Amino acid sequence: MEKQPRLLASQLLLKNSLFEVSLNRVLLTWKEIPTKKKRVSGGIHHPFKVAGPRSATAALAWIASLCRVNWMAHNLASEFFFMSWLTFFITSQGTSHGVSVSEILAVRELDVDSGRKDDGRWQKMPQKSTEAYPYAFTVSYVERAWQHRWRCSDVTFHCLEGALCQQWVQTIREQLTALTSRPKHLLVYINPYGGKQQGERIYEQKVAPLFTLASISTDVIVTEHANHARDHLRTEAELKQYDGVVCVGGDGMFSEMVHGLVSRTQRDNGVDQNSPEEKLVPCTLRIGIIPAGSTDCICYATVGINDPVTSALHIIVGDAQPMDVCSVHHNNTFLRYSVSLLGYGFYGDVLADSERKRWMGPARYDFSGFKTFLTHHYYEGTVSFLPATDILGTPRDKTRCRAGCFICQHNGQLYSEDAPEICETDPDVSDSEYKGGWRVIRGKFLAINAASMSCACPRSPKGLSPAAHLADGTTDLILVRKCSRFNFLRHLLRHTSKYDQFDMTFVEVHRVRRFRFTPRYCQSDSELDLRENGKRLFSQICRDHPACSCSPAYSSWNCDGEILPHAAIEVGVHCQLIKLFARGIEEQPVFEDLPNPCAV
Ligand SMILES: Nc1ncnc2c1ncn2[C@@H]1O[C@H](COP(=O)(O)OP(=O)(O)OP(=O)(O)O)[C@@H](O)[C@H]1O
Ligand SMILES: CCCCCCCCCCCCC/C=C/[C@@H](O)[C@H](CO)NC(=O)CCCCC
Ligand SMILES: [Ca+2]
Repeated sequence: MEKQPRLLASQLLLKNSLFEVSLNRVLLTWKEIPTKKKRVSGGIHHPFKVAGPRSATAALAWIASLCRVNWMAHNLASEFFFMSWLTFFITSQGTSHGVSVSEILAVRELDVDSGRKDDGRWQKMPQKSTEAYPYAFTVSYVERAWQHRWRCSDVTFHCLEGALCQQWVQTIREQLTALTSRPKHLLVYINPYGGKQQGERIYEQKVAPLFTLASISTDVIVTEHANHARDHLRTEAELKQYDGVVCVGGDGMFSEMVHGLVSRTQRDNGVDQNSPEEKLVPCTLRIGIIPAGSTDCICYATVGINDPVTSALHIIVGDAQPMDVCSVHHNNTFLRYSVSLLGYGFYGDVLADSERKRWMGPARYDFSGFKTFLTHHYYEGTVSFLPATDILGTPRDKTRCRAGCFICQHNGQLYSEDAPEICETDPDVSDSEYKGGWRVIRGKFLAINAASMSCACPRSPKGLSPAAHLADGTTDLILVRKCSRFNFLRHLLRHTSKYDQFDMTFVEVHRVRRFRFTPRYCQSDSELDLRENGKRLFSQICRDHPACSCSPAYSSWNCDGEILPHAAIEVGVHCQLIKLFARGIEEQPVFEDLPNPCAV
């Protein structure tokens, strides 16, 4: 490989040791220059970082957390694995450190005489360095912490001469300016009532200081009512002046951003959203999410954790993650967009019940989940779907959608080339048929779920469909047929363990491009409007169920946490319609892949 041109290389002082520091087009590296009288602070030569105010504590805390997890595991095999990995990690690391230029957040000169940084923050200066190396600059950069968290770390280099110090600062600033994907001006919407109602505090204390550090200017709107952000984006916002829009809230706030931005883009391009077959125009502005909601599943599945600082740093470095969006129609009328879960039956009923208990905060989902599980309602209807047979990947794959996902790239390419659909033949299922490439399945279902992405969240770290992809142009249609309460519980619990929730006789999963659902008791002429006429048709059902352990005729659709007004819907996936300030979940070293001995 061709060697990168060296832009700068100097011997600079760092924590009272001399380091060879160099910067090229992609990397800032620093490596300790061995001396006879090498100073090892506190007797511990910790391998995780050579400098920075929080490094030693962070390293110790990290080891402690590993030990705690290890202790909890009670598993000799994994313990041995942990310890060998830890030993390897400790012994294999030297004192050199590298930071990708794309993950440098800011650089600033340090006023050594006054001990004050030029951003007004105070810092204790080591006596030796101020005397011998009187000029200094601080580089802030992304450091990876536990479980996909990112943190802002600082390293301060001291120089002999002021000119050299300025040269370093200027060169790094030039490098950062050349990174065109980074946002400079953002429009931020804060929902003060999402999740635990901490949105404003989270933004002011954790996010705004990072945006200031990275010289990002913002216009901030604290929403005053539901759909405030959606309507502002759709009609009023002067989007040309922004490099992205950011929401502080949960999945509901993110959904508002998607609706505002997608509708605005279609309107500006003369696309009719009411036509289910219409190809939608992708949005150019990226969306950032600072998690402050109850489920935060979009954040969790695109970043790997629902952590405000991590999300802010992904925005600052200008990450871009494309995402599929499903459009939901009823009788050629547009209803809503969905990016995560479209759920009828169990998840629809959980949501409908939990909406009446918003005052409980995030705990409402646990309460309503338990209650809905006990009611054990099933629903009859017909599901028709167009299988995605021309693509890479299946819902039963062991591979996961991760940063730089090849399957998303490959299938996204296929979609943009408008590849013809290839249909399967010869179904071997008694209650299903094929019609022009569409498969039709009739039955009694406890749940019908369409997961356009994994839907991983703190409640279910692997998600509803662990192998689903963020940007492959498909959704995973999961059909859970009527079964005993015990079996349904086993299925639900498998969402929280390593076991396969699809490996059960009453569950099937299909990767699809489009699907339709018609409830059995659907009135074809005047389709029942659930919002206006929320009554369930118990009487009709009772005629079919003489024993009368009644299920209502209709459930509702949970569309990313919003209830849809119709039960009969048609859904189409729009490949990579939006982009997020994220990069997908990054692969982590070893310990994430260890078997979890606590799994059910
Ligand atoms: N100022 C406001 N007052 C009342 N409701 C609002 C306001 N701003 C936004 N909303 C609505 O609040 C709903 C819930 O918000 P949000 O998604 O932020 O939190 P959540 O529901 O607790 O989290 P999650 O969606 O992750 O479960 C959204 O659907 C949004 O439309
Ligand atoms: C009895 C034991 C039960 C254990 C079951 C665990 C299964 C958890 C799966 C969680 C799936 C979350 C899917 C995400 C959906 C979001 O678009 C939506 C908006 O935030 N959240 C909900 O509807 C909130 C839905 C919350 C459901 C619990
Ligand atoms: Ca998808």
